[in-house]
Amino acid sequence: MFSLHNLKRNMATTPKVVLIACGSFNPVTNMHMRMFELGRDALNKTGRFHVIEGIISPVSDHYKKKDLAPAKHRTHMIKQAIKTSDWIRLDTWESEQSQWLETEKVLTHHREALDSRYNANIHPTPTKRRKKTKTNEDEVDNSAPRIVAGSEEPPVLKLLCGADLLESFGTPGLWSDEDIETIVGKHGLVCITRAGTNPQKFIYESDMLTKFQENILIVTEWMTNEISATKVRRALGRGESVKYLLPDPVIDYIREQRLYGVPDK
Ligand SMILES: Nc1ncnc2c1ncn2[C@@H]1O[C@H](COP(=O)(O)OP(=O)(O)OP(=O)(O)O)[C@@H](O)[C@H]1O
Ligand SMILES: NC(=O)c1ccc[n+]([C@@H]2O[C@H](COP(=O)(O)O)[C@@H](O)[C@H]2O)c1
Ligand SMILES: [Zn+2]
Repeated sequence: MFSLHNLKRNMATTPKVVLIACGSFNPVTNMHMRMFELGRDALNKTGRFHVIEGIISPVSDHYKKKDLAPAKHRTHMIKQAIKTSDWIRLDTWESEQSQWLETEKVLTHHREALDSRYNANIHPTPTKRRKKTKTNEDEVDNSAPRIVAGSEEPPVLKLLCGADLLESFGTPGLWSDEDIETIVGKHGLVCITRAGTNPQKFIYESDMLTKFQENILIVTEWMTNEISATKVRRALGRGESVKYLLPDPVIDYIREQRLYGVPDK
């Protein structure tokens, strides 16, 4: 029977999940934001997970993709887009790196960041020594950090992506097998269907993905729309309206900064 008590107890024991989406976000679209809502609903509905946070991690300028706007603009637009969300945040670590990083490395960084945030890292490094007392500021405590009684397990980190990104695992030379194994085997994947893709078939045809199938959640977007950043850029360059495809403040910023070849009025 439903009770608030049981609900609270279940939420306390159900593994928590942080969803991270890596991509160009050039620019961020409503569909990028919607992907998070779809992923969270689907995971929560399994009853096996409880999503607590979403992270948008834009790729750095070193990705060198055609027409990639500078990271400072892409991150600014993401900040505008997440203003109306109370659970998705921008993380600029990836975009600030001095070289392009494989997605596996980005996930590993965030895995470690989560572990230390949740106090699971019990070996303090000498450079991060903690103050022992408030009165003696210079005295440090090198013992293992205090584990709060009843402290929780760190959340699981899962890569959130569209099915085109999953299918790009099959592009020769683009992803290493080791990275795919770590992403899917160690972390996990939440994949949103996209027009022209067939993620179930793609998984079926891959021995590796089939082996880790339990770690992959395919989420069907029934209200299909094919918002694509490439098509948005094209429309902008042609002076066409992109209203209702991107958040209004993102459109304002694009026009202000004359990004993506927006013609003068
Ligand atoms: N319409 C969509 N449906 C499902 N997933 C999407 C959609 N648009 C983007 N995504 C997903 O969002 C993530 C980031 O995508 P990305 O920044 O490449 O957007 P994009 O619209 O595909 O842009 P581009 O056309 O520049 O490649 C990827 O995992 C991608 O699959
Ligand atoms: N080997 C890899 O880790 C690998 C290869 C290709 C793309 N990616 C990532 O996938 C995302 C793809 O974005 P785009 O669809 O905009 O190219 C980016 O975040 C990019 O860094 C990772
Ligand atoms: Zn893309």
